[in-house]
Amino acid sequence: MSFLERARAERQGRIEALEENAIAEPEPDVQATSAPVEVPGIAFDEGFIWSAEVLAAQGRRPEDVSIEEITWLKRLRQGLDKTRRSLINQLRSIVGQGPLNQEAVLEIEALLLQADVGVEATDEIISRLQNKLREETLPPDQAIAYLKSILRDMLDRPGGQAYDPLFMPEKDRLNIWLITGVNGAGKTTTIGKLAHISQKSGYRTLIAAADTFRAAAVEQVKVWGQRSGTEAIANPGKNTDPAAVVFDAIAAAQSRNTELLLVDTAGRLQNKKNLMEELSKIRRIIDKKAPEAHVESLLVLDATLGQNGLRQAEVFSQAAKLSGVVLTKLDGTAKGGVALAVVQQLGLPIRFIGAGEGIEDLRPFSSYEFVEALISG
Ligand SMILES: Nc1nc2c(ncn2[C@@H]2O[C@H](COP(=O)(O)OP(=O)(O)OP(=O)(O)O)[C@@H](O)[C@H]2O)c(=O)[nH]1
Repeated sequence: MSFLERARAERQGRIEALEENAIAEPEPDVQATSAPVEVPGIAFDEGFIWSAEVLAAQGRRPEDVSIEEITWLKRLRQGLDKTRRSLINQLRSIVGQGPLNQEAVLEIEALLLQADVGVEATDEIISRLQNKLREETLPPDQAIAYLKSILRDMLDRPGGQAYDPLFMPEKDRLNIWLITGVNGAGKTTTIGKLAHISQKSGYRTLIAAADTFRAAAVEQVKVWGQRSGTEAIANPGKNTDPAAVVFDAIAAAQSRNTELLLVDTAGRLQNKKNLMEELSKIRRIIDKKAPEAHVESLLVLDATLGQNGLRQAEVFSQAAKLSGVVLTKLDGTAKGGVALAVVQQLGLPIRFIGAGEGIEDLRPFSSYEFVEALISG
């Protein structure tokens, strides 16, 4: 019985086979009952089934799917619960009524704006929907499916350009990921989670603790590094120049054949000018000291801030030559639609999303999974 079939069987209270390596065979009398089977650590609930279906729809083979992935998708779906609940039912009733009239357009517009999709992205969604519904009348399910395809397309083409959705460090080469964002956005946590993913994936990993502005930041990133056995290079002196820390960390990375160097940076300086100067300097050091490296500059954005977070992005965009975004705190916000605004307004791909404070709560971004979590009823 396949993974997906098992999940479906559970829906009817009949698990006939259980997950290899995590689960023992159930007792015969348990199989005979219609009560849900309890498996330590795994809840075969509605979220589980949904997650299994989403993975299967992407062509994932059941034997290659891990429990971590299922758990993550459940968490993502739960996280987007608030956004989804306010969107889905109302969207269904509006979109299912055939060619959109002006009144319906205004209603959809309001819903999308409420989910922090942003004006520009909302305009685009509405006009694409209108064009389609002008040509043909779609039943609600097809209209929702079409809406999903619009959202996926927008997320997959930041600034109207297709990009490579696979995002990982190149093997046997130094990759430097500069992590920027305002304080509290989740930079340190994200670095800890990225170090964990990187180590698990077999990359030699190092952290540069270059947020020297805030006293506790260096200690904090070191502690996160320890959780995955990743060393953090820091300068012991007070009031250290962060560019000097980056310089030392690059030297260490080069001598150790490090494959991924994660650079933590300060998010708040006395003023915007200082922040920009510091980030520009760090960026210059990286480009000069490690011309052989593959550099990515990722902005960490707190999804709970919605549109306000985007305004902050402009500062970082100029100074750090941003190439992508990590969207954090998607658990428990009603502003999950901000992902579309990020891609549309900043023209940057979302590379990772965070939905929790634990070390496993960060995953590479998948537009398919995100849209399903956002809009599936
Ligand atoms: N719920 C939730 N909380 C998160 C997530 N990511 C980070 N946080 C929390 O957000 C808070 C700030 O995270 P940090 O990683 O310290 O943020 P920072 O940007 O490094 O900020 P500073 O440490 O002040 O420089 C912490 O309490 C984290 O646990 C997430 O995806 N979900």
